[in-house]
Amino acid sequence: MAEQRETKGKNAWYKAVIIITVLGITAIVALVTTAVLQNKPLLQKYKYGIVLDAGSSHTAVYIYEWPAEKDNDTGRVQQTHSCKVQGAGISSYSVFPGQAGASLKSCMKEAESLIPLSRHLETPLYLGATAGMRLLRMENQSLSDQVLWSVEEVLQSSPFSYQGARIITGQEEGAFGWVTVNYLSDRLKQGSGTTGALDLGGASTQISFVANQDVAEESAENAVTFRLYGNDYFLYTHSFLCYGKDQALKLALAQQTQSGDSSVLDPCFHPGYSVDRSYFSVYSSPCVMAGKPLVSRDSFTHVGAGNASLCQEVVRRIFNFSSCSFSRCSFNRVYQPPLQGPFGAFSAFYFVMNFLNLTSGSLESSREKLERYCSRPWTQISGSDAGWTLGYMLNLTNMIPAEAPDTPPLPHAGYVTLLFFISLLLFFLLFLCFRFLWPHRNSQTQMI
Ligand SMILES: Nc1nc2c(ncn2[C@@H]2O[C@H](COP(=O)(O)OP(=O)(O)OP(=O)(O)O)[C@@H](O)[C@H]2O)c(=O)[nH]1
Ligand SMILES: [Ca+2]
Repeated sequence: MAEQRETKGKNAWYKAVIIITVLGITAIVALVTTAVLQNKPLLQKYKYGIVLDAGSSHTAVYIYEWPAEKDNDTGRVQQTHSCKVQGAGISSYSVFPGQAGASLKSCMKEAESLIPLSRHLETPLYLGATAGMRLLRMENQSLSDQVLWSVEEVLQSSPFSYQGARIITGQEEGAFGWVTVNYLSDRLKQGSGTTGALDLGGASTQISFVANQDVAEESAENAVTFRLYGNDYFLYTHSFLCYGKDQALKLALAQQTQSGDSSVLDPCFHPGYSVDRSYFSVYSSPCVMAGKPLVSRDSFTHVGAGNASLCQEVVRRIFNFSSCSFSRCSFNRVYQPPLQGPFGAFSAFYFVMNFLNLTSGSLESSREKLERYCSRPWTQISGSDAGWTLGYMLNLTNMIPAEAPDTPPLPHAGYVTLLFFISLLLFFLLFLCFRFLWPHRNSQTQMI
């Protein structure tokens, strides 16, 4: 009888333990599931921005996206697509300014198809024109206005939120290139060392780096200040108009054709290269100050000699190092403080070095490879994207806050992990309770 009572009591206790354990586990699972679901980011929605980089050599359309709920916060802006506009830069449409806008249509259609319809109306659209248009404006303001009106007409007729088309200043181009490079390498939020930016375009080149504050005292036009994520940055920036790759080539060619000979042996072109060029193609550029040589001929034969060191000398001659009215200069009487930190080089610096497989290795080994490459005959040469646009858009959309945003003490994953381990600990404690209370309870039952 006593044995039967004892067995009944034990069974009841087993059932109670099982029910409590199941309930406990269910509660913990429910707790963790609720925490995960509650804190799980909802289905990600994105916002978009479009920037057209109307460069001297070509126009590119860049589409950027960022998580919709993270505007002006920590949301990372990413380039999702780029479209290269067919043909040359918009400044080349000076003869038929009305056609400049038409050239953008196919890339704009592509943007329409890539950005969700529901976001079209709110997507900001900017166009920034650089050195090619600066040169056209210097030559003929009316033609440059007509080109801008033409692109404006097409952009206004797009479904996006058109914010304007303008010729940005060299200072903006340099400074926003710096913002882009440092944003992409995540150096702004960390507030650690930054990297300088070197941009070799077709008609201008930019250099920007953090310098100390006396830049503003010595040459205010080269000084830019930013407050980003709570850090102040004092930048030196300069844009050298006419020192982009294409215009620099014209400067070098103008220098070599001053004698008026019927052919020019150019060390900067491969041996075997031979092309007839018109003087107009070289001397019509506003960058070329020297007049066309006094000869009756309209053209000359451009012949390659393929000699890297002689080419260096030719190129050196387009830079004027002779005088400086500041404490120090780079070239052409332009102030430049001492260089600081590492540099990120993009645009043609990258295109050329990448084409030559020289993006890794020392400067010395690159020099050797360049010398070998330049001396190769023309017949053996076979044919082969960071810029200012992201920084420009980040600035215009206020995407980088001046102050660092407040962040929750724990990231989402950390929060869930913590919750999980606390639950596990609770479960373990519960287990210990049963493990040690059970024999005690059992003996009590036996005594009854
Ligand atoms: N090899 C190579 N060269 C390129 C490429 N894209 C552009 N270039 C050339 O590199 C030079 C600089 O190009 P970009 O940086 O696009 O110049 P841009 O923006 O048109 O000119 P700017 O208005 O002066 O900034 C020009 O001579 C271009 O013809 C490319 O993908 N590969
Ligand atoms: Ca450019």
